[in-house]
Amino acid sequence: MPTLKEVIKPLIPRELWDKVPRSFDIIGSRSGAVAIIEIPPELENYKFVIGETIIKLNKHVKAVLRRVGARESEFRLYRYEVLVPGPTEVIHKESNYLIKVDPTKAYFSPRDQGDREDIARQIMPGEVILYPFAGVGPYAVTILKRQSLVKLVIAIELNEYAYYYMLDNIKLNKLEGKVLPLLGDAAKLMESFCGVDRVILTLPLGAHKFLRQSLTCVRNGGIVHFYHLGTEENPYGDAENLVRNYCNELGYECQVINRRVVRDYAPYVYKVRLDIKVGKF
Ligand SMILES: C[S@@+](CC[C@H](N)C(=O)[O-])C[C@H]1O[C@@H](n2cnc3c(N)ncnc32)[C@H](O)[C@@H]1O
Repeated sequence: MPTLKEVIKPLIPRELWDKVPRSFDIIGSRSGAVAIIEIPPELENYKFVIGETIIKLNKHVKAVLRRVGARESEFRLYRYEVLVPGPTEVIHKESNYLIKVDPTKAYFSPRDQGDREDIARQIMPGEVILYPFAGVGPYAVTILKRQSLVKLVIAIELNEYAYYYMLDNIKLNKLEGKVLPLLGDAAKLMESFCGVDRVILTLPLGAHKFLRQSLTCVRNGGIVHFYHLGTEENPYGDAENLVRNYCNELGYECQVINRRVVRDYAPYVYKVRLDIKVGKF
């Protein structure tokens, strides 16, 4: 299949060719998809041509959105400019599971798939997992589709739209009884579930505010997956300092058993993950 760049070249001036984005996200499946693209200001006059070209390139794409600015608010949503109008609620197919979402209303990124699967590979039978920033529930779904012997995933979400999509995703993937979905603020709800085997803190911009509580909440020998932002020169430095400081303060023996650059977050900034084994003696 030709790339966007190849198809768009004859339609725009030569000096703008290198401004055409190399890639864009597609969320959805054969039943309908939405394409999400970042377009630089130099291509302002060609944005609708780009939108129409994406539709021609991928017959499943029914709507094209242009990302405007960075993710905003506690719900971590982008603002979008509509380039090609169409339905934005889609069912995204990944591996052996389905994720229903409207990306204009709830966070979801297909770029997190590798990280979700990496976490899922670590899960042991019988685990109870606390998942405080659950969004539409993709980590819970990925984990349970890989490790069906998990006892329970407690999934907390603040955004009502995301919460209701999570309920749909539990049904779509036949995971009833394996997820306890809760609508509300993790800051208030987390403490009711202390003693869990694992905490997954998928909020890179704010997880540090919940790190102390997570370290306290996980059982002796349990794991906290801590997401944070890091620079190109020292991706894990800030995250490791936070972990060290809290563990010292709490008197815990914390061991970072895994470090991972999950993906780019902004120019020269990465979303990183530390897997921390928490010893309480
Ligand atoms: C970066 S998204 C990750 C969502 C999901 N884990 C995923 O990977 O698709 C963070 C999510 O946390 C939710 N959130 C933010 N603050 C929260 C809070 N205090 N309590 C519960 N959920 C919160 C947001 O609405 C958003 O859906």
